[in-house]
Amino acid sequence: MLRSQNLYRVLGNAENFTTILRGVDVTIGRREYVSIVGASGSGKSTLLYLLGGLDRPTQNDPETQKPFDPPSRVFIGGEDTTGLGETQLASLRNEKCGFVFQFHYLLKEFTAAENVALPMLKLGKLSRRDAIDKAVGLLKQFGLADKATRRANRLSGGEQQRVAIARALANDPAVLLADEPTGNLDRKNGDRVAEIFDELGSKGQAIVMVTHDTALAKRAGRMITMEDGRIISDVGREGAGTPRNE
Ligand SMILES: Nc1ncnc2c1ncn2[C@@H]1O[C@H](COP(=O)(O)OP(=O)(O)OP(=O)(O)O)[C@@H](O)[C@H]1O
Repeated sequence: MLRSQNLYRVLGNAENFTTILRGVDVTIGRREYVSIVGASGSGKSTLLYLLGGLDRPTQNDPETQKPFDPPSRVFIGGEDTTGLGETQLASLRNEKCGFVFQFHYLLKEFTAAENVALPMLKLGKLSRRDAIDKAVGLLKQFGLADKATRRANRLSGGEQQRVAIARALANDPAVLLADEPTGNLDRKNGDRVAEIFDELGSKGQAIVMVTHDTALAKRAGRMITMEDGRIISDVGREGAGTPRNE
């Protein structure tokens, strides 16, 4: 579903640069629940954003000014994102990926259902009424049926994060990408979010989740550990040793 090839992310210029990712090769299968752990600054979020098309790989080695060999690339749903323009990349991303961040970024003046319906309306495949109906269904799934018409700024932090998860799932993404989804929640609300991820994972929703929480990370079927811009361990990979399903 997602794949990186010799993935590099370098910040700065030829004289003064910082290498954040150093040739990461990773494939995420279409039904895998994967967690990414590692020390702060090891490159976890950068990898997540690149895999989800929110950022772009660095093409040239800053030392030689020549392309990395093999080329530094990301494939989303089998499609090479290298040559895509911003609009094309955004539409591929909107179609295939749903994002959950540590902070929910809901529109606070909108209701829970409106927040969840927005990505559907943006994609333009559903009428407003159908989008709201689908949004209410998603909210129900996460125990928020009675909160659908409440404004986002009148929900608790845990409820807001569950609305954000519903929003991320609004367009039935092939993969859900989450960056510290429980990072801003207390234990009880964090557990609730973890249970939602477990349930989604067990239904075959592909998930890639960055977390500092080892207990949460261990709930995923596969755990990737990063250090200094590289993957240093990858445990529980689907079909290890056999050709993988992208
Ligand atoms: N836009 C940026 N400008 C400068 N440095 C950056 C930028 N983005 C990331 N970095 C640096 O790159 C390194 C990797 O960042 P990244 O956020 O991917 O790490 P992380 O493993 O997710 O860390 P954390 O667990 O603290 O969120 C860090 O040292 C960070 O300071």
